[in-house]
Amino acid sequence: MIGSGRTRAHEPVGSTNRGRRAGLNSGFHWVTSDPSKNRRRVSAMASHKLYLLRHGEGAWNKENRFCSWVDQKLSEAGVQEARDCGLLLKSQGCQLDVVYTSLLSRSAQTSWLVAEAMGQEWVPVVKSWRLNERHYGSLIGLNRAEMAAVHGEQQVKVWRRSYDVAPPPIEPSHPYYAEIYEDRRYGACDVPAGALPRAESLKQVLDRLLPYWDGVVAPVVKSGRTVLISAHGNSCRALLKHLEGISDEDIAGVTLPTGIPVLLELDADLRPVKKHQLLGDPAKVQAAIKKVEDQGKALPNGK
Ligand SMILES: O=C(OP(=O)(O)O)[C@H](O)COP(=O)(O)O
Repeated sequence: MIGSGRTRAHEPVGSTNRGRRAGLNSGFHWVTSDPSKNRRRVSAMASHKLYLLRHGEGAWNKENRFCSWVDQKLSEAGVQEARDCGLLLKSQGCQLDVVYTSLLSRSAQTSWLVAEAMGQEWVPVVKSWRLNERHYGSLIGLNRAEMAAVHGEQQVKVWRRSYDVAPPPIEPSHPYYAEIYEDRRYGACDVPAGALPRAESLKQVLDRLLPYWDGVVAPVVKSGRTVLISAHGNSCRALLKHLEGISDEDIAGVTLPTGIPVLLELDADLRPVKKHQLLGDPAKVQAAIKKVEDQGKALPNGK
């Protein structure tokens, strides 16, 4: 009973301070002193499964360059990561209904390889620019370690992981400007090409992603269908921040490696019933996280 002083028996399952701050607590259920009741409540609450996936390693992930809106294919290792992800999801009995992906080849290619490895190639794949990677502005194409050597690791960390700082915008003189904005794929978006971003903070990614989540994806998840979002490190981080109510400060510490699926279990109102899980061998997952974090370290050869 709330207020009875038996606080340990009434801790909200899966709640965190972050969730409390964001008002998510109302979506969590209360643990009673009868464990069998708790088990029943947990399974009743976790009615929806959502999988988020950062595509397999791309050619520029391998070269430690900010890739962002430049269209790069998967590396050989990235192809294997995507296949392994599909096999892992299959081994867990995952049955997909819809896959959402960005307009960038590396995330679309990943979605195909995952579906193929699962034997679920028939599953519809729906694309939107709103799931594209964060627009890294003038940093696109540059090597993170070289940038850290020139501007300092702290500045690179601010560019990569702060919530509301955008890098300098891409200018028409940038070597990849024409390649991005003259591409036919961006002529058929739900905003005119001139309104597409020139640089984005993580907050701006969330701002452009939310209408798509609220209007397109969330109703499908709510209807009980299993959704995979095959997207990018920062578009997935932005959505995770929104769904879990992660604070502006704490999101800096959330790293998503390539090819590792993230499982979110949500209640009927799409509130998380427990913290997200990165699936797979924990040691492998930790090593992959460290690799992404180390990309911003200043190494003389930029590797
Ligand atoms: O293209 C990118 O992400 P992606 O590999 O998930 O598509 C970004 O360059 C990721 O860079 P970050 O990890 O420094 O935010």
